[in-house]
Amino acid sequence: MATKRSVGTLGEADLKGKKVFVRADLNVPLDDAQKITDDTRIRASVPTIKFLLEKGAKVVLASHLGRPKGVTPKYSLKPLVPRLSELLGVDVVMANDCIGEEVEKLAAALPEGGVLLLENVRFYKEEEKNDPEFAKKLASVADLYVNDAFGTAHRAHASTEGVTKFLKPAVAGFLMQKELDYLVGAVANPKKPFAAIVGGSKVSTKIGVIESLLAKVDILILGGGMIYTFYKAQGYAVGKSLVEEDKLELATSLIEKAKAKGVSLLLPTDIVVADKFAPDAESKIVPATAIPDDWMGLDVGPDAIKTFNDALDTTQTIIWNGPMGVFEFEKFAAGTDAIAKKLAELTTSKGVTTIIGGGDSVAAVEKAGLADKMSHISTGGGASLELLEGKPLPGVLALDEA
Ligand SMILES: Nc1ncnc2c1ncn2[C@@H]1O[C@H](COP(=O)(O)OP(=O)(O)O)[C@@H](O)[C@H]1O
Ligand SMILES: O=C(OP(=O)(O)O)[C@H](O)COP(=O)(O)O
Repeated sequence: MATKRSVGTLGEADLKGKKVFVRADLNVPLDDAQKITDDTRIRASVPTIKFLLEKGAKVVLASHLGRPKGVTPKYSLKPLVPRLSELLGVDVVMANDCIGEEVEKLAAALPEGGVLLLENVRFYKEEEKNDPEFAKKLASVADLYVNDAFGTAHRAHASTEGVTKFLKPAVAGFLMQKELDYLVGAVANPKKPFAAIVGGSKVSTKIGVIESLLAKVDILILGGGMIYTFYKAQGYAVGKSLVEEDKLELATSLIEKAKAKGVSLLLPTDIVVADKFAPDAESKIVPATAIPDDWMGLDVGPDAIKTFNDALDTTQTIIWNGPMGVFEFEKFAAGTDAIAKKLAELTTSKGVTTIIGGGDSVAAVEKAGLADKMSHISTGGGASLELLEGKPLPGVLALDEA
């Protein structure tokens, strides 16, 4: 399997005075005031950058933030500069763009031990298109490449894949290496029974993963925005809940496949619905079969939590990606909090292996103060699921072989 091969690592590269293009995943959650609500991904990127600085390298740091369509101030990386500077102990210089003359000048002026943070690479559509000309421009300001963006390793984008055609060596950072070491190990040999919990809002990314998960897991728990596509496929009314209309057939076939494979597929039996998508929305608990028109499901209900907890009690390995509800709003955080508590309890009291992946899932666990109780906190949600599926990760494949 492609993800199992070993990639070149940082220790092997000659770094003094070199300009190193570091692709990190600094896609952290920000609130409406542009304040960072969870800095896990920034902290996780620090060891690689610090190592490079200590070796006398000049770091050109790149990341995406969110899913902007073109230049969108809300998705600027600027709010990250103070925290990054504080954690690294250097004044991080911020560019207004990720390519072009200003970037070239700032990169040329970088001292040894200096860091230049580029603006959001997704402000250019060429990033996600993996456009070779764009990748070449990104690469032009550096001498070698380090990919530490495990959370984005499942995307074949210009800054994760294309750029490796123009920068050699192209090696993995410490975070990338750590994630691969842990997750490949856990996936190759999971202790059974093995459960996956999948929620969140990136339905189209994750629904495809479910099919392969059915071949690996004994129990599959679904929550978050994922479930309404399944309900609708079964003929239930879903009101104004999140639904992927073009995935209804897939949802039906997944329910059938789970049955055929003897996988216990658990969908919530009750839902917390809201009259609007807001923290102060009216809310009530309804059976999953009775979501009223004009209401939307924003969390799983208490019966569902009980069923999920009972099922999780029987497991030895659990991978969780995607919150059970809109946990950012206190009223709809109970399902996510309950799962976080259950996993922490199973890890500490029963030695169950628990792996939490994804920016928002990790933020929820951090918010609950339970991150250090889990076996592994992964900075990648989609990436860890695709790794679990056995899919090659383009961002890893593109790196030099060890
Ligand atoms: N029922 C729901 N309807 C809409 N959004 C939801 C629902 N449940 C969870 N979410 C949202 O899903 C987001 C996280 O989704 P996702 O990005 O897929 O997870 P992760 O970052 O952990 O991989 C959160 O911001 C949460 O508010
Ligand atoms: O947050 C991320 O993924 P995740 O929500 O699956 O953990 C990564 O930064 C990748 O972002 P993307 O799913 O917009 O490519």
